Amino acid sequence: MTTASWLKTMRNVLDSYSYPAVLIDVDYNVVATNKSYDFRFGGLSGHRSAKCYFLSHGYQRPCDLEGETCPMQEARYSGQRASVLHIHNTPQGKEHVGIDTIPITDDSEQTYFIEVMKPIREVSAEPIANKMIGRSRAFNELVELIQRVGRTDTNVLLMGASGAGKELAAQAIHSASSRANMPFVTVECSGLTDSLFESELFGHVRGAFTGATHSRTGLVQSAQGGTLFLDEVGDVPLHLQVKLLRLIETKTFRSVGDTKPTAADFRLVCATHKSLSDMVENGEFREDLYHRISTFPIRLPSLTDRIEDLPLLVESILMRIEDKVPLKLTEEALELLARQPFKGNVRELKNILERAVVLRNEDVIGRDVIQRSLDLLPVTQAKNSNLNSLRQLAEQGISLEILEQRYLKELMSVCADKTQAADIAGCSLRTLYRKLNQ
Ligand SMILES: Nc1ncnc2c1ncn2[C@@H]1O[C@H](COP(=O)(O)OP(=O)(O)OP(=O)(O)O)[C@@H](O)[C@H]1O
Repeated sequence: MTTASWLKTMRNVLDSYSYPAVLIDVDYNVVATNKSYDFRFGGLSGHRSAKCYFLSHGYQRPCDLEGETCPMQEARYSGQRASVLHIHNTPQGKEHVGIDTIPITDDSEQTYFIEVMKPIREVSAEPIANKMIGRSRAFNELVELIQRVGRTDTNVLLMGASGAGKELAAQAIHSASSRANMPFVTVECSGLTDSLFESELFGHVRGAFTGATHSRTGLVQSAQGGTLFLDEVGDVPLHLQVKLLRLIETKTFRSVGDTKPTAADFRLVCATHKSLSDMVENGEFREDLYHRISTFPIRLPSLTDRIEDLPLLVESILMRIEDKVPLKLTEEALELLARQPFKGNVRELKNILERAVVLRNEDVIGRDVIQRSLDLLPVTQAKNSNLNSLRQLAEQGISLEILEQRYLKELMSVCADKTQAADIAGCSLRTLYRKLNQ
């Protein structure tokens, strides 16, 4: 077969893909494109170079020299399909793309690569309101995991600090799954009391109890065919965890007052800001339930772990808050923001910006406005963070009594004179002896 006729055949192969697809040679040249690519990107004409790295990223040299994984090199050396996630330049701006690269050889044993580019719609690399936003490496790694696990029905456990985007990630997993057109149902586990647990989750039939004049559909039934998202699963009381385990293991449930079990069909995604493995060690979380729900654990990066995304997040949050006037932050304002510890992650960033929008006089928000917005917070924030550290001490079993014992132990190790020690501790010698005897 001549090269020309081989390329013609390859164009037909490329056209069988509904996503944009190209054929690349070992020197990174794009030698053929499919109809979908031409429609989206306007073909190859008009470009200074037909090198894949230039077309997709605007780079002057291959992706691996720019710190990214090159799927073509991976496929070349393994001789197998390589899948990576990249951010490509498109006519719509920067876009997350799942790339599949498949090596093939022609009659003369020359190797080429089919590269299929599947746009990832669940997230955005541009400032778009109501999307999961990011471009950083940590964010892209998260997106890749979401895409991979989204294609399966595996149970996912999302771990990460408050406000890091666990609920958004759960929604993205749902959207990337074959259940995307079915319901996504959130169960807030924090507030679930004994009496609420069964009726909220499993519903009840008419006449199940006094006042049950109508039957009520539970959240598990509402999620039928879709995704059940258990938010703050670590807050489910120990004695209720067995009911959750039964639901997950048997995939059946019984509405309150019903005699027959109902089959449940849902994909399970759980989220927690707590360390469930520590809770298992402390006997606060069932080990069997932990293993059931954590088949595929994903840790969400905190905002400080992906601080490169700050300008993009700021832009998209400002668009969300005020869509009529384009608002911007000065460089100094951004620098000030970038230095914040962001314990509350993206939610905290949203609050800071929301206050700044109220405080601003100009459409370009300066450092002083951001500083005022931050200054409005310290009292409550400090109180909360102190309260949280005290709660953590209590969770570790460190009580006032234990702290006092530690204090006295430390005091006695550095001061043998009891009168002087009582003076330092601010109590009488008698009280000191009494406490030491205790
Ligand atoms: N990557 C992101 N892009 C845009 N907005 C985000 C992103 N991550 C989080 N947010 C926003 O931050 C807020 C908190 O996100 P979300 O509720 O998903 O966090 P969470 O980890 O579930 O928090 P919590 O543990 O407190 O429930 C939401 O308003 C969400 O829209």
